[in-house]
Amino acid sequence: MEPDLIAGPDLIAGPDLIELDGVEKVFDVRKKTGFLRREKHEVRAVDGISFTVPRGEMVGYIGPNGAGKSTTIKMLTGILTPSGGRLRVAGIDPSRERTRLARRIGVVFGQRTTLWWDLPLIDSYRLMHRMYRIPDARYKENLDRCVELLELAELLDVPVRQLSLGQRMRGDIAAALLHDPEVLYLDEPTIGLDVISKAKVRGFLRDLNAESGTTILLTTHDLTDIEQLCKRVMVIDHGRLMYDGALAGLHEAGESERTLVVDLERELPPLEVESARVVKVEGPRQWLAFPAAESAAPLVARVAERYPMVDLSVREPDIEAVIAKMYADKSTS
Ligand SMILES: Nc1ncnc2c1ncn2[C@@H]1O[C@H](COP(=O)(O)OP(=O)(O)OP(=O)(O)O)[C@@H](O)[C@H]1O
Repeated sequence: MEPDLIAGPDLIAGPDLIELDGVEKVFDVRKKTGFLRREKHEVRAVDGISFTVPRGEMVGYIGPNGAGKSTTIKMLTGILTPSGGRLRVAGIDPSRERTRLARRIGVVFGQRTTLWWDLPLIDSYRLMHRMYRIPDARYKENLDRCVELLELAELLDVPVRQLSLGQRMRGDIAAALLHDPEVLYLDEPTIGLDVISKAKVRGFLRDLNAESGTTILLTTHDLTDIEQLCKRVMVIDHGRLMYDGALAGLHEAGESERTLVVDLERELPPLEVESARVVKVEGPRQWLAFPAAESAAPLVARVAERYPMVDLSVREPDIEAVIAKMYADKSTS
């Protein structure tokens, strides 16, 4: 796909905290091609990406599996060195000055914990206090705030391995914030969480960004995360930036649909409602697809007016579907 889907976001003005200019990461891998034969070939995990993130912005960084998201984040933390291009975070070249950068960034990986598995939560925080040489007063202030807002008081003496996934995630987010980072990278922070835990994590991140002005780069497969948190979203696929702009624009580019799932009092023929179409019927439950860029409220009102409805929910399109649609539309245009 040509990069013409990239609409400059320009949503919040301010000095850029993250800067990427033509960044590349190429891995040399050896593939087995015969009994004893292995051929060397290149994987271009990140293939010339350029973008900037101003201080204080919260940006979604999304894409299908293997798109290059984690590789980008690893370069932004200094774990990986780019093969080409220029990259700066808070003016620092991450791979050259990883330790200096570590004091200014926080990282949360949904699939892994940075906490000590066998230690009570509070012991991990004490270790971080010393590792990052956080001044005592600041450590206490940040810890108290995180404990209160992330509801950790009851959990501080519990070994990490005994925490539920949602509790562990809140514990990890607090750990990433004890040293007051200016930038927070979150890699799938809501993966595997139940609805209530997701809401807690999202609420906390929204407040953190609004009140402390922490710049946040968020990768996720859950479009609701983006919808509730980010004004701007970047889509990466095959190591390239495919889209950079507002979420509504992404839905338009992919012409994606959301689904209203309606539970009726009884089985009925497919409902007839303006600007939605029934895509599935199962007993008294019906699925109505409607354009993702539109609000669900008028549709819900129309259904409720005409039909005996007992419950409803709205399902977001998944990211893979939106991106697949972007490709399909592009190749047929
Ligand atoms: N260390 C490595 N050596 C070789 N190839 C790698 C390495 N790390 C990543 N890759 C390859 O680079 C590409 C991008 O991987 P990356 O993990 O960045 O994708 P991702 O967008 O984070 O995917 P996911 O959503 O599945 O986590 C993939 O093809 C992957 O197999």
